[in-house]
Amino acid sequence: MSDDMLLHFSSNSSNQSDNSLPTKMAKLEARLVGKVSSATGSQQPPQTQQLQQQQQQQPVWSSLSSASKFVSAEDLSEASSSSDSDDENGGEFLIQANTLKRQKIQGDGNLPVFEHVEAATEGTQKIVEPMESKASSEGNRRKQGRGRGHSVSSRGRGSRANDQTKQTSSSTVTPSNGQLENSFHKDSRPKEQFWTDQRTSLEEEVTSLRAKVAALEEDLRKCRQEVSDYQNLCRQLEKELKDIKDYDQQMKPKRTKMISDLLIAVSKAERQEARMKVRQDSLRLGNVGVIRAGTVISETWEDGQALKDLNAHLRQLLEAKEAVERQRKQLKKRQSDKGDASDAESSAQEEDVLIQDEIYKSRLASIKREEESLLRERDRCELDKGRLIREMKRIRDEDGSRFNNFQILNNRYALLNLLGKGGFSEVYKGYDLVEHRYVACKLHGLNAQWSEDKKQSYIRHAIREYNIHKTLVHHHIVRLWDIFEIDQNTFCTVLEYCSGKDLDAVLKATPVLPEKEARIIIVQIFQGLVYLNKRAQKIIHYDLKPGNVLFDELGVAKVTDFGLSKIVEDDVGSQGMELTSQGAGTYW
Ligand SMILES: Nc1ncnc2c1ncn2[C@@H]1O[C@H](COP(=O)(O)OP(=O)(O)OP(=O)(O)O)[C@@H](O)[C@H]1O
Repeated sequence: MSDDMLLHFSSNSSNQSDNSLPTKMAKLEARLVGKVSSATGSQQPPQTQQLQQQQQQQPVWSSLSSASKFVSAEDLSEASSSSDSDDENGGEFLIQANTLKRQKIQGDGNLPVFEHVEAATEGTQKIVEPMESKASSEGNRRKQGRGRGHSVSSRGRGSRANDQTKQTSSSTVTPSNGQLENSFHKDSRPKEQFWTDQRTSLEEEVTSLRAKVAALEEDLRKCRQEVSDYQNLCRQLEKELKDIKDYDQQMKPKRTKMISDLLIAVSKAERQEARMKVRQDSLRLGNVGVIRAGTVISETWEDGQALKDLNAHLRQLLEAKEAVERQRKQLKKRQSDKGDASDAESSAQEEDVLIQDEIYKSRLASIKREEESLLRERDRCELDKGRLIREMKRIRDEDGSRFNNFQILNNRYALLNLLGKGGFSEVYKGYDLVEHRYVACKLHGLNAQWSEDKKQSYIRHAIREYNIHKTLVHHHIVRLWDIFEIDQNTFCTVLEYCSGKDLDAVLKATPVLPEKEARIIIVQIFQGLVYLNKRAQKIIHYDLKPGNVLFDELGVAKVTDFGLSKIVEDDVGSQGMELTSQGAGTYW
């Protein structure tokens, strides 16, 4: 054993604090001797065996060292786990080698493991030099080289590879010194090659990583650029939005003015059209005339030309009918007067009478048909006359109203045309300039002549109506949107606008409503009433009548006018409520 080798051993031994090391060494040597002798046979002299024993110890170390060198270089952390697996499978022989390796790593700290390996390799070279000429072991060396290379390269792959390494290591015990030396020479070249390859691949990897980093940096730069572009765009859009909002704010009064001007223009046109239609219809259907009787001037209705003509035509038909009836009577009388005539004469006369009678009958039937048609026409005219009278009243009320000059109430509601006038209120069609929808503005006017008590009572009623009505949200109940004061004697409630007629007008226009239509109207009203009675605070309407059922543009029926309604108190019990309020409901 060379000095280096001894030194190496001693250094290894000194690193070990384990006192049982000499015993282990002895065991190891004994094992090696056993293995070598079994491999080389028992013919060799004990000296040669000893020499071989000494020489064979070195390759095992160097082999293990080279393995540990590779493992250390590859991954130091993995070395400990590899050693563990060696411990499990390799017994004491391998434990020794790995313990050394581990201690070397721990003891040397940053000191490269290669030094240890090189020292071991040098020692081996010195030992194996005289044995070099053994040509017969060439094949084995190759195998060894491959085996080692394999075990080295697969070291990092797991414990199975370690097992292989151990097997290879065990097999390397048997070859001669020349084989070992050659194997080391052979080993060092692939290692260099390996390291060169490793380095090249690492360099390539570094280069590719650098390229990736550069690409990522470029991406980042682009992203930053994009972010800043977007931020700029955002700022620009925010500015634009602000400008638009400012402009919108600036334009709002102008826009409101423009909308209300347009609405006023349309309403004015509608007013004109309504008045023109009234004039035309009144020519046809009639007008209100003034009759002076002494000092008393009273208003009376004068039928229009169409009604006059119809009535005249009906009178004519009546006269014609009477004339025919008279002729018929005379015919029958003549026939009874000529009762003593001969048979032949009498039969001819009878036949004439019968024919004449048939003519009269047929004339009467045609008069009746004509009369019926004229009567239907007159009914239609009467309906139109009723509408005309209502429209005339509305126009008169509109003309007499102090709200007929297209005011904008509460800076929001543009008053348009009068829809109708109730007992104490005027209802105007309006336009909500904020929500942009048509509404009905009900203007409650307190009579200036009323006593203070009466005014207060009226206001209480109106406020109660508002408080009840504002909580009602149902498809068949007219919505109440708003309430506000106009002046000391007037306030306004803003209601959902119903563009259709009220049920009263419908029933007047169609005296015999088809059952199907009547049923669907009733169903809708009942749905509204059921809603009023299913709430926590039940409500009695108290003024349900056709005039308080309105239709929207789609024909949906809605209950309105909660001015007389009452909330059913909880403590009423089964007795019901007494109708105490004076004038509750509508008299008729
Ligand atoms: N929400 C509405 N939408 C459309 N028209 C309405 C609306 N509310 C009321 N009207 C119309 O306005 C007119 C007057 O209604 P208002 O409720 O003031 O009077 P009324 O019910 O006839 O009388 P009173 O309230 O004294 O019983 C009616 O012809 C009605 O058709």
